[in-house]
Amino acid sequence: MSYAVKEMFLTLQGEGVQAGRRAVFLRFAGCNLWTGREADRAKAVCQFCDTDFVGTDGENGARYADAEAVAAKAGALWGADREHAYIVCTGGEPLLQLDGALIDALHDAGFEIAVESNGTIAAPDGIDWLCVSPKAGSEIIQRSGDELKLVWPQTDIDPDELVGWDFPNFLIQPMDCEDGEAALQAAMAYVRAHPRWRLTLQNHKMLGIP
Ligand SMILES: C[S@@+](CC[C@H](N)C(=O)[O-])C[C@H]1O[C@@H](n2cnc3c(N)ncnc32)[C@H](O)[C@@H]1O
Ligand SMILES: Nc1nc2[nH]cc(C(=O)O)c2c(=O)[nH]1
Ligand code: SF4
Ligand SMILES: [Mg+2]
Repeated sequence: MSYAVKEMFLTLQGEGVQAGRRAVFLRFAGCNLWTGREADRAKAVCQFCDTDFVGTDGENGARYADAEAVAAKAGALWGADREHAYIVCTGGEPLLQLDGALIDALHDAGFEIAVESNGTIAAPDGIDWLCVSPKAGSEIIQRSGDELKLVWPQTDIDPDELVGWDFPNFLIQPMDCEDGEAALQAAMAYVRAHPRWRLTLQNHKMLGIP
């Protein structure tokens, strides 16, 4: 199978329990909760997306012919020494494209595989670190993983219902939006009142790295 990749780059994981880790980011093109076009944002299921995932025009973006081609580019970005090699598959929605063949190819290249998903598609076997980030108004199929990362504030989603799901880590991430300061205050207030949840920040944005 071929893969539509928006961009691929080396950076540090900015969010979640693995924040601070050196990581190759593999951003797939396309999402099932928004077209990615600004004209469609107001009627999308997910309206607060901070990411351009349309097309294959980013750094190292392309339609890669097969899993081996994606893994070769990711390996070149990481470098020859694959100790602690880590790749974050994101998007867009990575589970629209990430399949067993690509998981095997990335493992063969020496990567530990992380995924950032909206949870609407069941995750394939072989993912080493699964982050699910539920969106109000979508049906969450994937209710287990390594971290649940809820962007906050969101209306029409009740965190109390999520804590019954099978995750060892429950994280609240302030929404990057017009009134980001209010979102940060709301996120902090939520965590102070609900110790099951922990605050996670988008460190890469503060650091000015991708
Ligand atoms: C761009 S999404 C791609 C992966 C997948 N589609 C998802 O939503 O989880 C990557 C992460 O960024 C989060 N995110 C998107 N827009 C955000 C925003 N405006 N503020 C904070 N986090 C945001 C998502 O919830 C998700 O955890
Ligand atoms: N540095 C960095 N960390 C991230 N963690 C999750 C991201 C994403 O867009 O999925 C992201 C991203 O875009 N950049
Ligand atoms: S589900 Fe993820 S990629 Fe899709 S629009 Fe929402 S935040 Fe963006
Ligand atoms: Mg991002």
